[in-house]
Amino acid sequence: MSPHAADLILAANAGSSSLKMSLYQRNHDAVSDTSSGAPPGHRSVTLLLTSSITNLSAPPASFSFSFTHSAPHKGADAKKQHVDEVHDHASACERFLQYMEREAHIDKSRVKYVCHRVVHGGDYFEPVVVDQERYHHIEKLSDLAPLHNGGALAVMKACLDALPKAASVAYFDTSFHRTIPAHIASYAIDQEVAMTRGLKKYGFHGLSYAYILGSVCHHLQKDVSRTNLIVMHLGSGASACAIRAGRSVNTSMGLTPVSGLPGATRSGRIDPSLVFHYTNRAGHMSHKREVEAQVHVTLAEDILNRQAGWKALTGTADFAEVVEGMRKWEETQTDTNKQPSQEKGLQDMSGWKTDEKFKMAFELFVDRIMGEIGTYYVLLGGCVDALVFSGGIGEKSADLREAVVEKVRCLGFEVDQTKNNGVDDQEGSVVEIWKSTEDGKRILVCRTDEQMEMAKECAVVETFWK
Ligand SMILES: Nc1ncnc2c1ncn2[C@@H]1O[C@H](COP(=O)(O)OP(=O)(O)O)[C@@H](O)[C@H]1O
Ligand SMILES: CC(=O)OP(=O)(O)O
Ligand SMILES: [Mg+2]
Repeated sequence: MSPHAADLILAANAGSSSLKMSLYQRNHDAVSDTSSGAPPGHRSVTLLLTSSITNLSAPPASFSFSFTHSAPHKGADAKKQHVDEVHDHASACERFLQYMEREAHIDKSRVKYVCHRVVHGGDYFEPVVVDQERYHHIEKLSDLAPLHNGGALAVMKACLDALPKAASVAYFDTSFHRTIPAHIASYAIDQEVAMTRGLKKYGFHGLSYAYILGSVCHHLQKDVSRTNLIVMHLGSGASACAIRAGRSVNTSMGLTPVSGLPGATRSGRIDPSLVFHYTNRAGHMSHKREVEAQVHVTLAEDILNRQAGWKALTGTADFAEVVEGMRKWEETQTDTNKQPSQEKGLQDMSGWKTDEKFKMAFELFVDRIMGEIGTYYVLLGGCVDALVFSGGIGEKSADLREAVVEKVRCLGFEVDQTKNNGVDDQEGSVVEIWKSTEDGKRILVCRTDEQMEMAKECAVVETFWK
């Protein structure tokens, strides 16, 4: 018998290219942060361990773990190591649990709840304790999130095996977007078919947007219900979201996470006819990877989810390498504002210097992000408290942020190069990189934390802890 009560919450975030896991202790006096004046989560849980296993989408991958006993944003005491035995979400989860017991000496029987980020929840809006029926509901939705739900289910299984006494709770990315008005969430198709088959815009990255909203409101010292934001979550999967009065009113992903902005291996929004011209086998089932054993996708979906994005444009799924290649290309140019020309591209892409492809991929991403910001700025009637950058790329790439802000200067935003380049030196979940002297609107970087978003919610459900 453990000397401690079961007081720990493990939170698992199965992204398309990563598995992030964090372990928290529930605070005895856990309270919701809504009116506490503290940053999100700080009143309800204390972080014990965190890990990030990256590059899962780019095999052969080099996996790295970082464990920290303090805030996840400070790399100082993070241990990085390459682990060959990790090859998918399930083995990444097993490695974390091994670390927790053998190296961090934390008794696994102390884990009472495992919170799982589930990207597609369909018509489930509230978090659910996973039983067989709910497990199958999530499984059925896997075809609508082919890079995600399967990974989350694999992690759920691994946790059920290793921690049989802990209950699994599913938190859905789609929940945050339930407030999107019908005329925005609907596609212009037969509505009977749409209703029967659930064909509408669901939107994703909702746990991240919920965390960002809480953090930014705390930073601005402004009530959620009076806050309007344009948020970009730019990672292996990238999306943008318009938030009016604390509620999602539009987002760029759709029925599945393939729509909207392009990503590491995803096409983003395309002309829906394109894929039938790309291959005449578009409707055939894809039987490519083992992970798809329970995920049934067509070749078309496989092409648009796995064979597109930066990976297809440049050969790497790592946006840091895209930025590096783009910089090298710029160094060889006398006019740095020069864009790779379409004429040249249409003539012969294979003749392009490699670095020119990186520049094109970078500019393509910036162009699509600019489109979302423009749309949302108008949707919000120009009443925007802040433009927020987040996700692996949004948090780490000063070049990307600068390029995007330059494109939306006409909306009154500006780049402060010193602040933009100094983000990594600043602590905290929100870093301000510009503030308008005219109307006070800001540009912020928010280090999102989907695990914290789930754990803090879990900690304050009274019935869970009786
Ligand atoms: N310094 C950097 N500059 C640009 N992109 C970066 C940098 N560091 C990480 N990234 C990119 O962030 C992405 C991962 O984002 P993240 O949000 O952590 O992943 P996921 O989408 O799997 O949750 C990867 O494409 C990675 O290349
Ligand atoms: C929804 C989505 O694309 O998530 P991620 O960026 O974590 O892959
Ligand atoms: Mg993610």
